[in-house]
Amino acid sequence: MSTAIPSAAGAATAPRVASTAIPSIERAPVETAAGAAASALAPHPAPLVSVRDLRVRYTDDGPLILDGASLELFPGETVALLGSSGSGKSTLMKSLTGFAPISGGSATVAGTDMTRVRRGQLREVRASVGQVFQQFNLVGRLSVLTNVLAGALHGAGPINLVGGFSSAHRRRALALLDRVGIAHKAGAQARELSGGQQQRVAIARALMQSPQLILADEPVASLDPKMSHSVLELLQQIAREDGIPVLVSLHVLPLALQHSDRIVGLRHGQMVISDRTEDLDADQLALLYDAHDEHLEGGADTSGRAEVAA
Ligand SMILES: Nc1ncnc2c1ncn2[C@@H]1O[C@H](COP(=O)(O)OP(=O)(O)OP(=O)(O)O)[C@@H](O)[C@H]1O
Repeated sequence: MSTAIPSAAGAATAPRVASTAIPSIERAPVETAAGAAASALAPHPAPLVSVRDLRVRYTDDGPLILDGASLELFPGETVALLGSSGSGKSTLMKSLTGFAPISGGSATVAGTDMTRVRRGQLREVRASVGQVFQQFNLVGRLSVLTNVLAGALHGAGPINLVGGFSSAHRRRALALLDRVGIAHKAGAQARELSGGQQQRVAIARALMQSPQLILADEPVASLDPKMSHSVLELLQQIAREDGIPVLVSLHVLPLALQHSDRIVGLRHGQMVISDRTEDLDADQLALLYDAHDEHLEGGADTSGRAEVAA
């Protein structure tokens, strides 16, 4: 079993560039002498999210929940966030939207410095981040279409609310439902849908915000394996087609290996893995988990993890 940790904190690897990525004039890394001239001139995407040596504690005298995490998210890539329960995955995501207090280091999201963000800026950041959760967070008694339309309320002022949703909003919401494959359910109550369908509604709602970034916190933890694959495939497709980063926390290693371009791994609040998915092997990923961790055990829920960790 390999004991090498492929890439230490702060050494985030630049991903392959999506065709829709917004180029900047930053200098590309030079990999070979022969390619130096071409690389130096090639456009290189700027990270949408840049986190350096991030430290988070929820209370002044409480423990450090994140202790030196570093991460970059580039346009068009899907990054799987792995780590045991309590390693700080949700906290990292919350720190990107101002829901977890940053006590040290730096975090920039879409150009906003999250360590000194003002209230108005925070609203803008939250409006630009589409969020997807394990429990879908839909309003069950409302129609699927209305749930998607609710995405347009992010960042909307009172004037938008008074007038209700415009026909343009409705057309867009329907187009998004079509994109995620459930336009035929637009009029149904959200609670009538299966888990996989509800998660697609939640993704359409996130897209309604025209997000610059999608954070998906365990989006498939309540879904069966088939639905899990299909939802993660959809998220990866959105990242590529729309040229936005998707950060998705997962507990099942095979899903992460199959549906991400890059994997970052947290262990006890520290970023111990950050590398391209194709460069990682199961032994390296198993280092994220303690020997007694459920990820290394068999059983119905963990068989996939055991398969990878074996
Ligand atoms: N609001 C909070 N106040 C105090 N401690 C918190 C708060 N939220 C999370 N924590 C603590 O921070 C640690 C990391 O929690 P977090 O939810 O980020 O982990 P996680 O890796 O997402 O876990 P899981 O996989 O179980 O969702 C845990 O010890 C948790 O108890």
